[in-house]
Amino acid sequence: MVKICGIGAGYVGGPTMAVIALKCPSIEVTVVDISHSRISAWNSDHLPIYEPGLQEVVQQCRGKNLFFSTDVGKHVSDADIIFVAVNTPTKSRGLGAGKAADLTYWESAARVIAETSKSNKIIIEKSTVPVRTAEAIERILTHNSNGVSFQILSNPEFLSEGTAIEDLLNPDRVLIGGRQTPEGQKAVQALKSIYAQWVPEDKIVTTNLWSSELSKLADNAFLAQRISSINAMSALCEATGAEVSEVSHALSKNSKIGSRFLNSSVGFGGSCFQKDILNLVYIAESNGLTEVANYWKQVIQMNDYQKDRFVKRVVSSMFNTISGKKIAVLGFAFKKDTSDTRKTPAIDVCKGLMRDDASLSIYDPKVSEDQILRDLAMDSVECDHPVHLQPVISPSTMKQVRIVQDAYEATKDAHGICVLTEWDEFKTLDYQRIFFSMQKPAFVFDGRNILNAGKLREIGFIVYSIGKPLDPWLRP
Ligand SMILES: NC(=O)c1ccc[n+]([C@@H]2O[C@H](COP(=O)([O-])OP(=O)(O)OC[C@H]3O[C@@H](n4cnc5c(N)ncnc54)[C@H](O)[C@@H]3O)[C@@H](O)[C@H]2O)c1
Ligand SMILES: O=c1ccn([C@@H]2O[C@H](COP(=O)(O)OP(=O)(O)O[C@H]3O[C@H](CO)[C@@H](O)[C@H](O)[C@H]3O)[C@@H](O)[C@H]2O)c(=O)[nH]1
Repeated sequence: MVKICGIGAGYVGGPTMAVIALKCPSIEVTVVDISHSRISAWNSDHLPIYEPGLQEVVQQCRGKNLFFSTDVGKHVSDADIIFVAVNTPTKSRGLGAGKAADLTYWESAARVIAETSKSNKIIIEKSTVPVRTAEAIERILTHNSNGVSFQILSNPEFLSEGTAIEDLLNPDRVLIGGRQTPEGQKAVQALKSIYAQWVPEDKIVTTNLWSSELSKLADNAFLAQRISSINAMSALCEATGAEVSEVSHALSKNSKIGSRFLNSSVGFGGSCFQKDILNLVYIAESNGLTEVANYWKQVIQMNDYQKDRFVKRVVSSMFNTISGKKIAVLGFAFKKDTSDTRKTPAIDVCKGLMRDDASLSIYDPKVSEDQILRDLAMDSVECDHPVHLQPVISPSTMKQVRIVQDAYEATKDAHGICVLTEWDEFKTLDYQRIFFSMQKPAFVFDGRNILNAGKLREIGFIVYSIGKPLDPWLRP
């Protein structure tokens, strides 16, 4: 029986390995992690991440051909194929701090592989890594190999959170990069034959190692660039009376542009976009390509501008002071259908409101109180590291923040509402009831353009929707 070991039981490693186990019953898949709490959650009824459809897949395979363990060395040693899906956060210190990828976790995984391996193995980069990481990993492995041979492949992951299982079951494409040697190509074929169990062959794209590594960074940079482009338009819309959703719609009808990733928002979040663009910027700078680096930096600067603009709009609308005012924050996750809060725009918006001394009442249907408080207390780099290595935060340090259990409690007596995640349930709340329970004038700041602004205005709210014509009240 072929044995696969997945190192890293996170948002990528967990779902990816579970789907391989589901689709390849003759392969034994074990997912290992250094975090004991994560592994015990994977072995329980309360999985460590929320992802539609994941629970069902795990329940179907766990204990049959899918296992979760903290015994990294044993399962690495037993495996024929090893997927590495560990964190690759932005470096917080030293050379390249704030931009370059921190490969500490990758390197420690590589060292365990080198130390424990007694048979030849295929090592697969699932994490998103800088171009030519495979070369560095190869060096660590071959210098410590005890005669064992390793083939390194790049197989970046393109799933989106919230639709991870659907994306894994029906991917647009699977990308595999390998060495152009007979051994490299043999390894590419071995991995291809696993995906071919459920992915049509014409969707499996093979390239050289460096193209595959760079394509993943390019993919995220292009997607984020579309969001920053439409967000730039949203500011122009507010200034001119155009409507950003109408502009998006018009653009989407151009088949050369297409319809996806054109929703204007309070800003993009998630663990990947910012980190991967910074990584790209660093690689460009390291290669002396200043203009290329500056071009991609702009995508992040526009995203920061969008969040900042939103906070300024809230403060300026409410008579230039939100000091002591209760503001309801609806949604904290970086997008709907996930409990993930990494780099969520809600963190920057909430911190911005707190700097102006607002009192926040936050509700999110899937994010825990502990997570929100930690996010608001941590600096932005710490939250990209494994959970058990993050600082412990005492809830009492966050006097300005209350986490509540529903939207009605959050909005009671509030002066304003900020919608920061597009959860479906926010569309169908009883806004008449909410209006009655709020201070007047009652404001709504829709950072996701999900609410019917016309209906809210009829009720009596003063409404700001990103990229839409401004209420007379909000005009300078
Ligand atoms: N989250 C996404 O949607 C997504 C999508 C595509 C690619 N990626 C990339 O995949 C990688 C993993 O991302 P993630 O979101 O799954 O991160 P994550 O933090 O959810 O999971 C990573 C896991 O690796 C574990 N780990 C770290 N070092 C280890 C080691 N040496 N041995 C064993 N376990 C170790 C951590 O404890 C953690 O549980 C990153 O490079 C990311 O950029 C993420
Ligand atoms: O039109 C849009 C689309 C998305 N977003 C925001 O952009 C962020 C990222 O969304 P999305 O891309 O759907 O989620 P991720 O799970 O971060 O997925 C991205 O990052 C992954 C990690 O690398 C890649 O695998 C995926 O292909 C890539 O889409 C979220 O805050 C969204 O709210 C917008 O503001 N407007």
